[in-house]
Amino acid sequence: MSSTIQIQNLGKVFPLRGAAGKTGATFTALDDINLEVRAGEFLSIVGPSGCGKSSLLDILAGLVPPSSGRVLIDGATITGPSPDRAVVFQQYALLPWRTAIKNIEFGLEAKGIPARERTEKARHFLQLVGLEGFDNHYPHELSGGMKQRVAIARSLACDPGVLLMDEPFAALDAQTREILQDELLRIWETAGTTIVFITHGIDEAVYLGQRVAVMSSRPGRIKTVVDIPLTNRWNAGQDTRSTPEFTRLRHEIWGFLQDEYRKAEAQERVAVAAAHQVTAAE
Ligand SMILES: Nc1ncnc2c1ncn2[C@@H]1O[C@H](COP(=O)(O)OP(=O)(O)OP(=O)(O)O)[C@@H](O)[C@H]1O
Repeated sequence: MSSTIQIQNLGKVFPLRGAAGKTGATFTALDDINLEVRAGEFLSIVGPSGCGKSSLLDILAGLVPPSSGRVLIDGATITGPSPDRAVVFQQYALLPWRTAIKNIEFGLEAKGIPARERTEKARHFLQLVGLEGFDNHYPHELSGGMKQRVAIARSLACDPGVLLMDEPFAALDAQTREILQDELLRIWETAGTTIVFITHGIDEAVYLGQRVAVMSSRPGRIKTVVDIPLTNRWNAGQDTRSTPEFTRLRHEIWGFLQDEYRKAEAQERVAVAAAHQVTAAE
């Protein structure tokens, strides 16, 4: 299953509180975001720290309401979370008392799928993420990469139209990360789900995305969207990251981002100084 996403004039404003809990002021995290994601597309979103990437993903997941604008999935405005939009976070969020297979079955239980069908489905997805034979392992018996594979399998087992991923590989070592990037592309090609993938890493964004949306520093806006015409990344038997095309795309996105990194750093310095002033005044 794969769904379209339309993000229209989206904004998010948070209340701002002083050190002593004083209220009144607000803080604009996202401003006038407009973006369309095609059914079955893999879209990466990259931006400086604090630009609102996670806030945007939380809104797409329906976990947080927007302050203005709207998000439509297959033409219908979202009003809250739904099993049609699965989320994979940086932290694996597995249930420690359940085995790998039982973790994958969790969402299927909530959907009321009969036990036998559930187990068959869970086993299929365990195999899809390369963990055949690990059915009865508990999370503490799995490496970080394996846990994230289980989390991805659990998300996909419910056949979501959209898979939302918030820096899912950030906690993994570089080598495991590259292996899982290839695995994710293979899984995406098999499952055909629309994927929105948030990352800090330009290389990761370019390697995975068919397009990369670059966000500006605070307030978060879509600065530009770059097409990534790389093909056969994971099965070409070549080191895609070393090709001139990859280097060119990486450099193009870096060019868009470097000003934003500088702005984000300056904003952080101002925010820290302001917080010190508030604390001193109180
Ligand atoms: N619930 C909240 N209340 C107040 N401010 C918030 C809240 N959630 C996020 N923010 C602020 O909104 C801004 C955007 O945060 P967000 O986590 O979305 O950014 P990000 O781009 O994902 O950051 P990072 O890359 O560092 O994870 C930040 O300045 C953050 O402090």
